[in-house]
Amino acid sequence: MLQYSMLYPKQSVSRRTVSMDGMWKFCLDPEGKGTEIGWADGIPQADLIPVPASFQDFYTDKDTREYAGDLWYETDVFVPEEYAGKNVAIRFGCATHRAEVYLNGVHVASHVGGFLPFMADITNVARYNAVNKVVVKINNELSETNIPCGKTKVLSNGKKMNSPYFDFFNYSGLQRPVKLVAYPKEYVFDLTVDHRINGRDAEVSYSVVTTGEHPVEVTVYDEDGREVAVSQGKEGILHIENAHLWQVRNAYLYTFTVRIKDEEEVLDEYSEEIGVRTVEVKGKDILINGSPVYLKGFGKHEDSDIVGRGFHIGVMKRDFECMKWIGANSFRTSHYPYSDEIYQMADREGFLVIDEVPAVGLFESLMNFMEASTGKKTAFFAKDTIPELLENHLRAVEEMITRDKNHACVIAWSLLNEPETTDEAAVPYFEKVFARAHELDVQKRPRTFALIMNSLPDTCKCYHLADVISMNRYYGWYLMGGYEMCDAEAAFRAEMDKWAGKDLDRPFIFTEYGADTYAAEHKLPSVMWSQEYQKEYLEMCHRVFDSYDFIKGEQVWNFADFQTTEGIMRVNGNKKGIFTRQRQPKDAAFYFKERWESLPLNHKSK
Ligand SMILES: O=C(O)[C@H]1O[C@@H](Oc2ccc([N+](=O)[O-])cc2)[C@H](O)[C@@H](O)[C@@H]1O
Repeated sequence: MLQYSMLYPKQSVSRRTVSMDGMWKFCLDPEGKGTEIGWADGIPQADLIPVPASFQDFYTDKDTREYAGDLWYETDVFVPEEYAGKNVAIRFGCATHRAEVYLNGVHVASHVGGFLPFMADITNVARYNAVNKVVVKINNELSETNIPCGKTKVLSNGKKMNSPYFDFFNYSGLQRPVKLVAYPKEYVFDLTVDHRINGRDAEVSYSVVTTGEHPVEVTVYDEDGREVAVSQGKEGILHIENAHLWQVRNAYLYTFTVRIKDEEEVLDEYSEEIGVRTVEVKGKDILINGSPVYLKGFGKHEDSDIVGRGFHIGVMKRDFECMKWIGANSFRTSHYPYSDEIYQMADREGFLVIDEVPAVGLFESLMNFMEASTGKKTAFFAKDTIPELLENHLRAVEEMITRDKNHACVIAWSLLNEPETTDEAAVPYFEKVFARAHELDVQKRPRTFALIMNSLPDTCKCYHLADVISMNRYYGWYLMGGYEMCDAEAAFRAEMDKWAGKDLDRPFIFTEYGADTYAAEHKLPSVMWSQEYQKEYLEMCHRVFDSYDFIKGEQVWNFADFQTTEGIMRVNGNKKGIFTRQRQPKDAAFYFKERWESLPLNHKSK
C-alpha cells in the first residue's frame, strides 16, 4: 500500500489518534554528519522547539534563521498496550522539504516534498506499553530537481544559503500536526466520491479500498444525524433524496461513514464530512451545482508571525473570519497544498478553493522578479534536471489529489505557478502533468496554472491545456507604475483584447494582481507604496476586469503581508497584503468589502 494515501486520522470505535504536538528536541547539522555518527538513535545537545512550527523565527541569530542543510527533531512517544495487534503509524502533516524518520533507531520512513502528509508505519518496530524514541532528519535545501525550485549556494565563510526562485521565505521543519494513529489490520484505506444531481435528488457514486475481504457498508447521515442513504459493497451509488447541496458560502456537510463488517461486528469504521456538489466548466463559466459563480478572494500563504509557515489553529480561524467579513468566497492555496485542517474549515464555511501543488520557481531567476517581465528566456524545461523534477512534480500532484479529492471546497487544481511557458520544451512537460491530474481525479475538476506576465496570448505555448485560464498580472506595479498608470491600463486592455480575439470559449480568472503597500504610509496625491496608491491600482484593475465578460474571478495578491527572502525588491517581506501580517485591514480592505458585497455570485453570467 502507498505510504501517502491516507484518510485524515480520526477516532472511531476501531481507531485511535493521539497528538504528538508539543516541544520536541531540535538541533542543526551543518556538516551533515548526523546519520554517520548515530543521531538516528538520539540527537545531542538538543534545544526544545514547538511542533508544529517553522523553526526559523524563534531564534535571535541569523545563522539559524537562514540555515540551509539537515536539521533534526526528536521526541518520545508512548505506545499503549491496547495498540498491539493493530496497525500503528505516525502521521506527519508535512516535513519541509524532505525527511527520514527513525523509531528506536530503526529507519521507518522517507518522504520527499515539503507540503503533503505521509505515514511512518511503526507496527513492527514499536515497543508496546513503552516509551519509543522518534527521530526525524529533515533537509530544507532547495534544488532544481524538486519543487519548489531554487538552489543552494555556499558563501565564502562556508555557510550554505538557500536561493529560491520565488519570493516567499523558505520556512521549513515540522510545520504541521504530527499524530500517532492506530487502526485495525483490516481497515478502510481509501474512500472516493463523485456527485451527480438529479432534479431534487443527488446520486453519489463511491468507491472504497480496504485491506481485506470483509463486506463494506457505507451510510450517509445528515447534519441532524438522520440516516439518509445506505449502500453495501466497495463500490456503489448512494441515493440522497431531497439532497441538501453544498453551496458557495452556504455549506451543508453530510457524514459518510464506511464500515467493514463481519456479520454484526464492526471491524473498522471511518467517517468523513462531505459536501454534495458538482463542479464544471462550461463555455466561459465555472458552474457549481450547475450555476455560474464569480470568484472573489485571495491568493494566500501559510504565514504568520513567530511560527512562520507553521499551522496555527488561531491564525486559521482569524483568516476565515477576515475573508467572511470582506465578502470573499474563494482562495488559492498559493504556492503549495495547505494543512488538512484548512480544507476542512473551507468545507464547513463554503469557500471555493483552488488547490495548488508546490510547483513554483519553474523559471530560473532570482526571486522571479524583473527578468520575468522582460521576456528573458531561461530554457528551464530544456535542462537535464527536468526528468527528475517531473517525477517529483507528478508525485506531488498524485499525493495532493489523493489527499484532497473528497473536499467539496476544492473546485480546481492549480498545477504550476508562473512557469516559463515561452519555450516549446515546456509543452511535453505540461502535457504529462495535466494528463496525470485528469486521470487521478474522478470528479474531473478543472485544471489550471498561473500564467506569468510574459506568458502572453502570442508567446505562451501552454495555455491551451488549462480548463480555466489563470492570470497573474501586475500592470501598474511591476510595469508602468505610478504616474504611468494610464499606460498600464492601456497595455492591460491591449493584452485582454488579444485574448478576447482568440475566442477561447473558456473562463479566465485573475489569480494575482496587487501592489505593495506600507500599512503606515499615506500620501495625497498617492505614490507607489502608499495606501492611496493600492486603492487606485485596484480600481484600475477592476475597471479592466469588468470590461470583459469572460473574466470570471478575481483573487488579489495577497490576503496578508508575508515574509520573503530579503532583497531590494522587498521591505522585510511582501507588502501586497490587503491585511497586514497581523491580520488587520489596510484601507484597501474596506474598498474590497464594498465591491465584493455588491457583486452578485453570478456576476457577468445569467
Ligand atoms: O511579486 C509578487 O508579489 C508575486 O508575484 C509573482 O511573481 C512575480 C514577480 C515579478 C513579476 N514581474 O516582474 O513581472 C511577476 C510576477 C509570484 O507568483 C508571487 O509568488 C509573488 O509573491
